[in-house]
Amino acid sequence: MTSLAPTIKLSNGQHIPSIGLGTWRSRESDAERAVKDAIDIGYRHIDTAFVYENEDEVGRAVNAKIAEGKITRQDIFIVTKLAGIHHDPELVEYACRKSLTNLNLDYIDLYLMHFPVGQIHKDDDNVHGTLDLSDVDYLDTWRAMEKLVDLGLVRGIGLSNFNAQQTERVLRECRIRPLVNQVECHPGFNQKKLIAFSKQNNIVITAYCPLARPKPDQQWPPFLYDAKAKNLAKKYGKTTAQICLRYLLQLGTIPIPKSVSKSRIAENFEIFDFELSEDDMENMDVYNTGQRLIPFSGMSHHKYFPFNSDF
Ligand SMILES: NC(=O)C1=CN([C@@H]2O[C@H](COP(=O)(O)OP(=O)(O)OC[C@H]3O[C@@H](n4cnc5c(N)ncnc54)[C@H](OP(=O)(O)O)[C@@H]3O)[C@@H](O)[C@H]2O)C=CC1
Ligand SMILES: O=C1CO[C@H](CO)[C@@H](O)[C@@H]1O
Repeated sequence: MTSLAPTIKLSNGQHIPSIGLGTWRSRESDAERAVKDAIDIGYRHIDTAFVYENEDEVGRAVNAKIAEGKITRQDIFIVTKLAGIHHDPELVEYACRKSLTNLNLDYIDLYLMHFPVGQIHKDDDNVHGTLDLSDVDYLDTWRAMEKLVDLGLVRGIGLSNFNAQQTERVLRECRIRPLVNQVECHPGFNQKKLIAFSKQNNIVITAYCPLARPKPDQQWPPFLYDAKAKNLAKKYGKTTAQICLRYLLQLGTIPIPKSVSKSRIAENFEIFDFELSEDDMENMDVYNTGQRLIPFSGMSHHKYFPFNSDF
C-alpha cells in the first residue's frame, strides 16, 4: 500500500496534499517519468504552469496512472497557472481551456494567477512574454478567473507572487476567495510575516524553491551543506533536504520540491515520520537572510510589482 501525505483543508472545502511535486524545468520525457514516479511514491499534488511548457507531459503521466488504475482523477490535485501573457480578461477562459487541452483533463483543481503583473500578448508560442508589460489590473484578471469556477473548468483559484497588500485588495473585491498564494519560501527566505498574514486570512502558502535550487558544486545553500545542517540531519536520521522540507511544513506551508530523480523524489516525500523540536525550528530560523532567489527584477518598475514592500 502506498502511504499518502496528509492533506490541508482549503477555505472552499477542497483538500490539498501537504507536499507537491514541482516541475519547472522538468522537460519532455523527464517530466512525464518524474510525475509517474511521484504518483507511485505517493505524491497526489503536482505543480505545473502554462509557461513551463510541460503541461502535456504532466497530463500524459496523470492519465497513464489513471488508466493503469493506480489513481482516480479525484485522487490527484493538479495545479497550473495563468501566464502573464493571458491577463487580459478576454483571454482568461481561452488560456484555461488551452491548459486543459494540454493536460488532457476536464478540470483543474487549482488555477493560480502566476504573477500580479501581466505581459503583452503577441502569440502563445511566446510563452514567457517579453518584458513588454501590460497594465491590466490583476483584479480584472481575478474576476475573469472567478468565472472559470462558475463554468466548472477549475475547482479553486489562487494567487502566486502576491504581496499582502495586493492580496488584501483581492480579498476586499472578490466574489470567490483566493485559496492559496504560491511564493518563494525556504529557510533562507522564510516568509514568516506573509505566512502569518495569510493564516489570518485563511489562505495557505505554497512554498516554491523550497530547496533554494541547490548548487552542489558550490555547496550552496548553507542550510543543505554546512556543518550545522549536517549535524541536525544526523540527529534526526534524515537528510538536510528532508530537514529543510520538514521545517517548511512546520511553518505551515506546502513545499513543492522539484526533482526528476526517482530517489530524490522519494527522499523529499519522507518527511511525515518525524518532527523538528521548537529549538531546532529556531536553529533553522537562523538561516533566514531575507534575500530572494527570484527577484523578478526586470519588472520592478511596474505599478503592480509585488516585491517592493516588506511582505
Ligand atoms: N509560482 C512561481 O512563480 C514559481 C513556482 N515554482 C514552482 O516551485 C517548484 C520548485 O521550485 P524550483 O525552482 O524547481 O526549486 P527547488 O528548490 O525545488 O530545487 C530544485 C532543484 O533541486 C534539486 N533537488 C531536488 N531534490 C533534492 C534533494 N533531495 N537533494 C538535493 N537536490 C535536490 C533538483 O535536481 P534534480 O531534479 O536533479 O533532483 C533541482 O535542481 C518549481 O519546480 C515550480 O513548480 C518555482 C519558481 C517560481
Ligand atoms: O514559475 C516560475 C519558475 O521560475 C522562473 C524563474 O526562474 C519564473 O519565471 C517562473 O515564474
